[in-house]
Amino acid sequence: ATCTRKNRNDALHPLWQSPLTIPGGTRQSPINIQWRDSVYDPFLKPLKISYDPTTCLHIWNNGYSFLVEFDDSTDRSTIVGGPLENQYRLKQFHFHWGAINEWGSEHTVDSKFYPAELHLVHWNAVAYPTFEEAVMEGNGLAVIGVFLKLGTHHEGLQTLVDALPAVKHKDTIIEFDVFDPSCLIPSCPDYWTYAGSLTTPPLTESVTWIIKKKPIEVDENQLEAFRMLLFTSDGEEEKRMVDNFRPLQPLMNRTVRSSFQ
Ligand SMILES: Cc1cc(C)[n+](CCc2c[nH]cn2)c(C)c1
Ligand SMILES: [Zn+2]
Repeated sequence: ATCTRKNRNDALHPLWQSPLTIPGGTRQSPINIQWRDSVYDPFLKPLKISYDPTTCLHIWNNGYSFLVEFDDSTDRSTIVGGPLENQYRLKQFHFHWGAINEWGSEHTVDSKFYPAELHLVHWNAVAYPTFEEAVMEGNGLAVIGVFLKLGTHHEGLQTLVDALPAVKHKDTIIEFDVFDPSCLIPSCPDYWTYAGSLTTPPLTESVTWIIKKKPIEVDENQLEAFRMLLFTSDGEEEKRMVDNFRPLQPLMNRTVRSSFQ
């Protein structure tokens, strides 16, 4: 039988020494998106994405993923519309992926895993003065999730992949000063949305999730490039950075809405 996530000791997974669900958590992430249970909401607006590629700052390996961080001191890179009441500022994006192509995404669709998932993290700079404060508020963050599937080479992703050897070890950082992450977002406007949480500590229930229905295609070499990163610092015993995703969490009293019929 194919090894699925639930057969692995997720609870013992090195990344998850912290509790897998927070006490009293009623809107934890990730979840399985059951397509037929999602509810079309005609009042959902199209998501408006306006990124300025010159707000890109650096790439760094923080020991659980590699993050591309942006200058969020002004409203130069923002999203608005969709399920959102306010405009949200882009702070960073990162990925989650598996050791093999059978799993790696955080969310699943009809219990299907993708080999990787992109998260573009935005914060509500209209309502809150800092990202750190927004992280603690129910409407503080908006994360766009994009599934990666194995297929053709992705030109836009390659510029990122080419930089990864320079951030192989935990706590390494390189300047990365022009990149437009909208090249990683499918042009199809369809998405699901639900109220959830961060999927790593502090696991705060502050995220409006916007999960794109269509995946982007990347090739095997590009996925392998993610897997050659390390959780460990230079000089430590090497641990490959793989399986950096959280196990699925209970849906509880939530409805997943779709922007499409
Ligand atoms: C303060 C803070 C800490 C962390 C690990 N994150 C990332 C958590 C995360 C990654 N993917 C989904 N949630 C955020 C967004 C904010
Ligand atoms: Zn993430």
